[in-house]
Amino acid sequence: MPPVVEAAPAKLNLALHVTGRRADGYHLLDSLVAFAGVGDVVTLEPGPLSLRIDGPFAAGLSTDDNLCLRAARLAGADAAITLTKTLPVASGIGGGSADAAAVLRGLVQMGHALPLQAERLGADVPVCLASGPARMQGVGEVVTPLPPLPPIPLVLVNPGIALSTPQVFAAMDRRDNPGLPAIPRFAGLADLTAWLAGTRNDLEPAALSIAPAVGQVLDALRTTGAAFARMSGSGATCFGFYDSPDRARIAATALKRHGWWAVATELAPPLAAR
Ligand SMILES: C[C@@](CO)(OP(=O)(O)O)[C@H](O)COP(=O)(O)OP(=O)(O)OC[C@H]1O[C@@H](n2ccc(N)nc2=O)[C@H](O)[C@@H]1O
Ligand SMILES: Nc1ncnc2c1ncn2[C@@H]1O[C@H](COP(=O)(O)OP(=O)(O)O)[C@@H](O)[C@H]1O
Repeated sequence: MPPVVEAAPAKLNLALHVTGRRADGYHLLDSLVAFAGVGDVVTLEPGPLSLRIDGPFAAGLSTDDNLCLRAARLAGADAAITLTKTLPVASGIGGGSADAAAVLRGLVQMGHALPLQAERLGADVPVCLASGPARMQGVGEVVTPLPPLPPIPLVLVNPGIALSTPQVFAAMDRRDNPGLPAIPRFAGLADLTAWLAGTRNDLEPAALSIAPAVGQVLDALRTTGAAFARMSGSGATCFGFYDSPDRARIAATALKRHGWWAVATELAPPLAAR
């Protein structure tokens, strides 16, 4: 059987409203989620359960306690897994959840059943399973697919600071914010940007209080001509939208001069449509 190769695209919370908190401490979310044209890659081959990690962000990631292995164990499946880690770790773009979801999709291709309760692996795993535009609610388990988004050029930037998701949630002032306005069908950059202007990432002020460098990243994105810039998830990765792929590429080159991880890409169609 040839290796099964699965993309694990970066998740972007284009808008992220925190609307409450459950008795168990998990937060209620209302988020417009999209995926980017960059991500990690997971390769599965038949064999006993094992994990090898390569790629630019492999260092520091455990090959014992890894979401890829937890995903395979939850599915009750064996496979020799290779993870090519292209996305920065603990950075608000769902790296670990995207990897876990890619392992589950790969195992389905190898004939295994998708486990019930995939959300036990992480709140972002349900939305990463489909890896297409969606409204994410509840604590992450309520996923409503949305029509494809336009292929808007964008840049992802991370200042090299790993932010702990629980620490960012704990630093929030208000947890009872209103939900998202109705989500229309978007035709292009102008109407998506206009809609986003009426939304927030409620975790951004909390992340800024822990890592002021997030503010420098957002300022730098705007200085390079981003039509819209915001932090994704619990940070510290931020995204900026540009009106052409060339502008996005030029901006990414300039942002790298700060010593930051920066990559030019675009909003991607759902995995199934690629
Ligand atoms: C904040 C979000 C937004 O999409 O993204 P990231 O910043 O992680 O990318 C996600 O909700 C994160 O999802 P994920 O990273 O899978 O979280 P989990 O491992 O399930 O949870 C890590 C910790 O975050 C907190 N947490 C997570 C989800 C949620 N709805 N409420 C929470 O309070 C809890 O303290 C939990 O122990
Ligand atoms: N395959 C994986 N990729 C990234 N992080 C992982 C993975 N498996 C376990 N982790 C752990 O999960 C934590 C959250 O990482 P990640 O999912 O990248 O964060 P975020 O969702 O904020 O982008 C990290 O501290 C890391 O040690």
